[in-house]
Amino acid sequence: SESVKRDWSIRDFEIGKPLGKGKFGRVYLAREAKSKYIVALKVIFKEQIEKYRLQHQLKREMAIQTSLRHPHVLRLYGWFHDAERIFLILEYAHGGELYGELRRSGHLSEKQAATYIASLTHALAYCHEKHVIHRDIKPENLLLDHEGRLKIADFGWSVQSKNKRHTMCGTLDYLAPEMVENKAHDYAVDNWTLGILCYEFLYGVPPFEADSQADTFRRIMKVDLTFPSTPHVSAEAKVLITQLLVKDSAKRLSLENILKHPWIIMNADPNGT
Ligand SMILES: Clc1cnc2c(Nc3ccc(N4CCOCC4)cc3)nc(-c3cccnc3)cn12
Repeated sequence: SESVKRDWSIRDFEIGKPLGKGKFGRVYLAREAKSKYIVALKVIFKEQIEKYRLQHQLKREMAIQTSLRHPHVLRLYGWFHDAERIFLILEYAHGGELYGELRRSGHLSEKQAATYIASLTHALAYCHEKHVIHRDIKPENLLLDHEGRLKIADFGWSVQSKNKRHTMCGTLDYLAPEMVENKAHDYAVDNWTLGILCYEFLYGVPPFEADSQADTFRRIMKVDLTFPSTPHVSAEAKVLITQLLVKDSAKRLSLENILKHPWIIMNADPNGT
């Protein structure tokens, strides 16, 4: 069938509206001309990739995302290139960016937040068993499908982790202490980030936000975690966040135990919507 076709080209697609722009190019709504199948086409400029010497990282992102098959991981169907651009043929997420929903509503309900955290945990458990650490889970990289189910996108910073990693990446807010200290790190960085996201879903801002990167850095290293009195958040949610935002990566709650946590059991919608 078409979907296993190898040699795609721009002529196979009708390009629609721009959906947004990333660091190295734009994402467009597009339709495969013959099947009328709707996709998102991510256009990346080769000169940008060469300028920042990210060829190997892009190849790694593409190899990783092509190999992953999970309901909460955005599919990369294939790719092609021309003289100056690389095109990624991606699953279209009809609901757009989760970030948009978070900004519109200010903060999410405990049920919605727990449902997204459970979906993310399932997706990360799948990635970790495939030896993939995402390392850059943040609201901008989270999309929603037509049923409001979460999809992790943008594996730009993920790595096939055979051993510990040392490379810096991402904005500070979501980085675990061992990453901001540029120390060796492993899978548990994604567990830390789940704690950051759970806090941000419930309060509307990340826990260590500060006016300067230096202050954010200090707050992360101190694990300077405080819970505002509004909006009201249940004690169970605070317990889960506190069990994830632990400086010693070996002491963070495991993905398996997140899914068994009382707050998740009580609040997450089993079919992820
Ligand atoms: Cl990859 C990928 C797959 N699908 C998407 C997507 N989908 C999408 C759907 C719907 C709406 N709208 C729904 C009605 O209200 C207005 C927005 C936006 C994006 N957006 C982005 C994106 C969005 C913003 C910035 N950088 C990328 C990337 N995507």
